[in-house]
Amino acid sequence: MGKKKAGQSAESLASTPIDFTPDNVENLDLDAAEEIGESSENHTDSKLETPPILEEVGNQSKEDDVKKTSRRKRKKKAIKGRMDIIGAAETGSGKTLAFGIPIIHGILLDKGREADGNDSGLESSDDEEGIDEDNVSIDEEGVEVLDPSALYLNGENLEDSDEEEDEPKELDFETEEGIQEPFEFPDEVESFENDSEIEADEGDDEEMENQGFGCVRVIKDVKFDFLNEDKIQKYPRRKLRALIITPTRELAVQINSHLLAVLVNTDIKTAVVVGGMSSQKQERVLARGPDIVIGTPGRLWELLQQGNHHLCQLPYIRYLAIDETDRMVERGHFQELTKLLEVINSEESAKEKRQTFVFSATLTMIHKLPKRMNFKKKVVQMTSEIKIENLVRMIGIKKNRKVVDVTRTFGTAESLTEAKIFCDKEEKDYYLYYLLKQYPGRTLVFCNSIDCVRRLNNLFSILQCQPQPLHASMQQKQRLKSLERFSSNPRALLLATDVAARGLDIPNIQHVIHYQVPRTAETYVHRSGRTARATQEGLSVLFIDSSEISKYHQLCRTLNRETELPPFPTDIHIMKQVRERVNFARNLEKKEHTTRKQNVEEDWWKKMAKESMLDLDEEEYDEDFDREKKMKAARNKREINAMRAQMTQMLKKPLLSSNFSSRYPTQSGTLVNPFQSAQDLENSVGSVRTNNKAINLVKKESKDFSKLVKTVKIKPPLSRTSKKKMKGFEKRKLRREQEKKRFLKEREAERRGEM
Ligand SMILES: Nc1ncnc2c1ncn2[C@@H]1O[C@H](COP(=O)(O)OP(=O)(O)OP(=O)(O)O)[C@@H](O)[C@H]1O
Repeated sequence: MGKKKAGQSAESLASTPIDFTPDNVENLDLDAAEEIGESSENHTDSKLETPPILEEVGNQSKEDDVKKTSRRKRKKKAIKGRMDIIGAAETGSGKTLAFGIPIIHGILLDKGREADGNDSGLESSDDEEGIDEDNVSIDEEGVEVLDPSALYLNGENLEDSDEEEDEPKELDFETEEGIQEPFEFPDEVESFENDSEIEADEGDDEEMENQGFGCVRVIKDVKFDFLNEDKIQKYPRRKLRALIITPTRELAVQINSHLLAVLVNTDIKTAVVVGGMSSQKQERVLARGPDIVIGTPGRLWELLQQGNHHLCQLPYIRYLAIDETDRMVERGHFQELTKLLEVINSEESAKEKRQTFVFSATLTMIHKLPKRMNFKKKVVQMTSEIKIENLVRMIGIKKNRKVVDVTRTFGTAESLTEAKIFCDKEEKDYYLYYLLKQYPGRTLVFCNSIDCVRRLNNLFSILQCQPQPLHASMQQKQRLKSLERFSSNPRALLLATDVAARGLDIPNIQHVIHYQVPRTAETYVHRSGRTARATQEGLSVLFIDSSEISKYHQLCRTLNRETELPPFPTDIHIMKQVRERVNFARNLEKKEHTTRKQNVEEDWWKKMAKESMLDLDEEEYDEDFDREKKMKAARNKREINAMRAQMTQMLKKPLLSSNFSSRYPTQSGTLVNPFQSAQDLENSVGSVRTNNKAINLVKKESKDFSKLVKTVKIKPPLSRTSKKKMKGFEKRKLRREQEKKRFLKEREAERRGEM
């Protein structure tokens, strides 16, 4: 279940799989929070390390303050200063709690004030009393640790109320009536669809990346029908205090799960509002007045449009968090977010009191212009500062804000080991199978399209790798089921599109494989970030074919990589067997696919004829033809069965021949022995950090690779050829040819290195 037991520490939180079972998600409601609150007895055992980004937020202050103020004081300022926070930190570094804890803390303070009949909602950033000194301790490593019990609803912790402003007129929540009329978006608000200038072309990534994002436009003083003061005053509901918006449904479910673990012993209630699940049920949950709503833009907007009473309080929320913000505000995505933000920002006075958190691992990542664009005056290079300024404008972030960027130059997580495999397009299946067999462990494979996921799913099912698919065309219940199966098996394989690239926190994913070079560097960072989370190590392998080379080089440029990713070493002795198996599986898959297609077509004709009440023409009915067809179908079936049996026999043989010897240390260790039992693997995942031979292997090989690369001299002949005054397209063609040559040379060099 998504519920966490009382007293659960962040560490156990990190290693506890989130329950993605559809039943659990269906039942995600306020009872969960209540139950946890009631059942917890030993919560004081909890020890929560401050997430690094939260600590950084604390360390951010005016330069003068840095000298004058003690670390603790500065931290307290930032935690409770109620500044808007724009945060960038590497994947898996705990950003969820970095906004979750301040929100929960703030809500508890607000509730305390309200109970005292005093509700300004504003704290002074100079105020030092928000977190009780007693609740902040110093751990063995000298790190300040915030005792979660400081967050529990208890009188002592909620006493501080150093208001700066008088509370504007509060809404009356006493009446029992609600709003019934469906909401219609007013004409004066420009909808995204009407703006041809900002229509995005999915394929035009480069332009999009260079210009940043721009779907969100804040229009001041817009009046919304459903926000009519009279109507709002009829609310019988509890206050909606915080909204957390995420780009995917799974992420919303996960954030709810993380928050519930911290909400032990509080009376704070949460609700998840996402598409693909019963909206009636979500309305029922909202009717109970949760304090925090976590949702995806589409369903939130849908319910708001229908005049949902609880969501109608959106302009008055005190806390707004937008996770994966750079993705959310990208052009062409989440038009509903624009509309939601217009609603949320429609009350100026409430907006001033709101605290907004925008977080992402790639928030400050920028794309360097291609060299050929550098000389064009009209083209302006995007910088992190411009990107943040855009965000501020789009989301309506206050002047009182902090920008916290603790990302690395490379953008990826520090504990991540990266490698690449150059190969032909057709060879990718071989390498994928090779990696799965040689390095068993929880593996997540990313593809650029749903078709690719489907194809691999069929192929790797035949190869008995038990893959789980995950893509946007699946039903939500199936998606959650796939995630649940993946999370519960330490050797599982998940084949996913980028729907799983951001935010998902599945414990102990050991390998991430990019079957295709992702479209943007951001996607690469987020995909890779599904492994190497919360101080664990992980491996990311990027498959590159010749058509993807320029995309790969662009990726390296954006990630500030001066040297290329090291190659992942493969064993050619095993590759021979791998090819045999995969080729056989491909043939089988092709045969099955053709048969399936024929059956579907035939069924379709029969169905159409039946629906149209048409009888098949007796004269046209050819008995011989029909018999032949039946015989062919039976033959196909027999052949398929025979091939399946042959495949099973083939797969029974161990992949490693008895006389196999390799100069790579691939014969022992956690990720190496393909015949290690699942239980052993499960026991050893905790010690992956030191035992991960796949990672050690890459690290060792990368040193050799650096030397190797130096020996391959590639001189750009541009200076020589430029005498001829080449045109732009000629230069590009030449560059492509050079890249291809270089690619082939490197591959050759890699192969030589393996012999
Ligand atoms: N203070 C902490 N101490 C130990 N573990 C933590 C702490 N905070 C968070 N974690 C754990 O770290 C893992 C990653 O956290 P989280 O999902 O919030 O990362 P993130 O920064 O949001 O990653 P992403 O950028 O991929 O969304 C989670 O399993 C979480 O339980």
